[in-house]
Amino acid sequence: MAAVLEIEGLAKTYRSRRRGTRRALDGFDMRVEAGQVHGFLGPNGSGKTTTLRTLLGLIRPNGGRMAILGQEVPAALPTVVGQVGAIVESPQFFPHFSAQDTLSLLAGAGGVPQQRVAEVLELVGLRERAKDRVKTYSLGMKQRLAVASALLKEPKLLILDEPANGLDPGGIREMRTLMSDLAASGMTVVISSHILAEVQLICDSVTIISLGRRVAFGPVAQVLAQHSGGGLRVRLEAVTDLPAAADLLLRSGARVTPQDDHLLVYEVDKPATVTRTLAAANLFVSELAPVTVDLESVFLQLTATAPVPGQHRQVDQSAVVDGTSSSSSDSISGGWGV
Ligand SMILES: Nc1ncnc2c1ncn2[C@@H]1O[C@H](COP(=O)(O)OP(=O)(O)OP(=O)(O)O)[C@@H](O)[C@H]1O
Repeated sequence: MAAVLEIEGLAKTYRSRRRGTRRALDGFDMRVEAGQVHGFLGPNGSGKTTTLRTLLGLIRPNGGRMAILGQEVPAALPTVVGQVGAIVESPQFFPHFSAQDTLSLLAGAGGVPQQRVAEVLELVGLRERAKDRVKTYSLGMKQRLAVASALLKEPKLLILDEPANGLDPGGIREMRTLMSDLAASGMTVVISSHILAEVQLICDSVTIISLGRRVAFGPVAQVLAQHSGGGLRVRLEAVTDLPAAADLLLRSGARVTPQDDHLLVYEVDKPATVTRTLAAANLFVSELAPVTVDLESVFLQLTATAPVPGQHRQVDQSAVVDGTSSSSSDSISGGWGV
């Protein structure tokens, strides 16, 4: 399949008098295929915004290459920019303008035909409120107006930094439906997000970034399968048989983690081996299922940002280049926040 977005070995080091020299991107790779909704995930300060801003020509990288729709950027940005819609920072709208006025103004400035305004209002579900002032809109409606502004040019690639940030569950659901509709219409959508359950629901594929490097990528199901450890959850007809079963499985070479009412069994060649081994000792299995993981646990595992009780997080994953300390190891010590 053709890649709509390709990044290889992207490097970016920021130099500032106050914070010194910090490496935000350290040979980062990313690939997004056409027609996908792609989740771009990483803890605070891991380099997501830097990546997206670099891609859009707003930041100059120190190394690596990038291509959008098969064209090398930033060199070809003037050619491809018309096919990319992006919201990388929360856009500010005039509160006294309506959505209709706002989009008309933007369409005029961008050389987009005015009839497109009605189309995008319909697409994002703002048609009925199009003539009301933006200041009367909910946060979700403002987000949808932002998406509408990015859709004016009929982009092939839509890049959204944290589109669901601050939305309530209803707003998140509306945004989810909108993303699926856009992908169904053939658009490729890249979403950076902290709402992992949401990403798991709407994204076809993901890239996880940590410390400025890619730590996982691929279809969501594949990333989950790769990190499930191939474990099996084993229940027996009689809970009292669990210790004997654990002992048998251990002796057959499996790794076993006993739980209250079941066993987690790893490193077995196939599930049938468990059933057979236990049945031979008159121990009968009532449930045998693969251990499933969710995107949140994979994320916490890969980015080492799981919460530590009693500690507040100050996560900033960029590494100090010339010093001996790294803010990542100093400060990754708590739950991930938005
Ligand atoms: N203009 C800048 N000057 C100096 N350092 C910067 C600048 N912009 C970003 N950084 C640093 O680069 C690192 C990566 O930041 P970036 O904003 O790309 O992360 P992020 O993954 O988008 O984080 P978040 O989820 O918190 O938005 C951070 O350490 C950040 O402080």
